[in-house]
Amino acid sequence: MARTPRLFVVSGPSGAGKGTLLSMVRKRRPDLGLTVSATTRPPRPGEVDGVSYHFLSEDEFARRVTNGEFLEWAHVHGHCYGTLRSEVDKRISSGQSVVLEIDVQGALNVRHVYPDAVLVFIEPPSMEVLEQRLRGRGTEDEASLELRLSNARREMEFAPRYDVRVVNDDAEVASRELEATFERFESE
Ligand SMILES: Nc1nc2c(ncn2[C@@H]2O[C@H](COP(=O)(O)OP(=O)(O)O)[C@@H](O)[C@H]2O)c(=O)[nH]1
Ligand SMILES: Nc1ncnc2c1ncn2[C@@H]1O[C@H](COP(=O)(O)OP(=O)(O)O)[C@@H](O)[C@H]1O
Repeated sequence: MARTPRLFVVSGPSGAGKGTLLSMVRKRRPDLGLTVSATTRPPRPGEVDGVSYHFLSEDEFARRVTNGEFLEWAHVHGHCYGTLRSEVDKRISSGQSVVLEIDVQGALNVRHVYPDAVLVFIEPPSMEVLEQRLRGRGTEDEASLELRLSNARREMEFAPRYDVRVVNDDAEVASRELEATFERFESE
């Protein structure tokens, strides 16, 4: 099937399953270009610099902001996160569809720059399930967990502004839905 490369933005509250679903889709679609964001948050155990994120000091992040290196950046859960223009440009120029996994503020900023970007919102089946999954992931201390859960309610209010919403109940079903969404827009 002929595909036209597209720019996709995937958002959703912490623990909704963005990372899980995207890694499942990537196994079937290794051609999708998932960008590596920059962040000032410390790495979690197992996260590799340059693979999960480019982990930067606050000074280095600020220097790159001043240099105009970010397509967008935002404060999320008490840290800075941003999409480096270089990450997007290199993938677009190689003719790949590009996927940005970024927060709701970033998504709306990207839509300003790229009006054809397709915004996909991953939502949990319920707030109770979201909390269980976030606790089960075991990556956050209590303060970080509470912050993410309180931000989740605010982030959910942005869902109606997205082009597509995917409920992550069963991961296999949701990842197939996400993959089908990508294909639908690529074959428009
Ligand atoms: N605006 C923006 N948000 C980002 C970027 N990279 C990651 N995020 C968002 O920052 C939030 C926190 O990400 P992370 O610390 O990995 O935690 P997680 O969502 O709990 O897995 C999520 O909403 C991400 O989508 C970025 O480059 N720009
Ligand atoms: N459909 C699902 N059913 C059960 N657990 C899930 C599902 N999707 C994700 N998880 C688990 O929930 C936790 C949060 O998922 P994750 O992909 O890290 O979320 P996000 O990237 O949106 O913060 C992880 O421990 C993951 O294994």
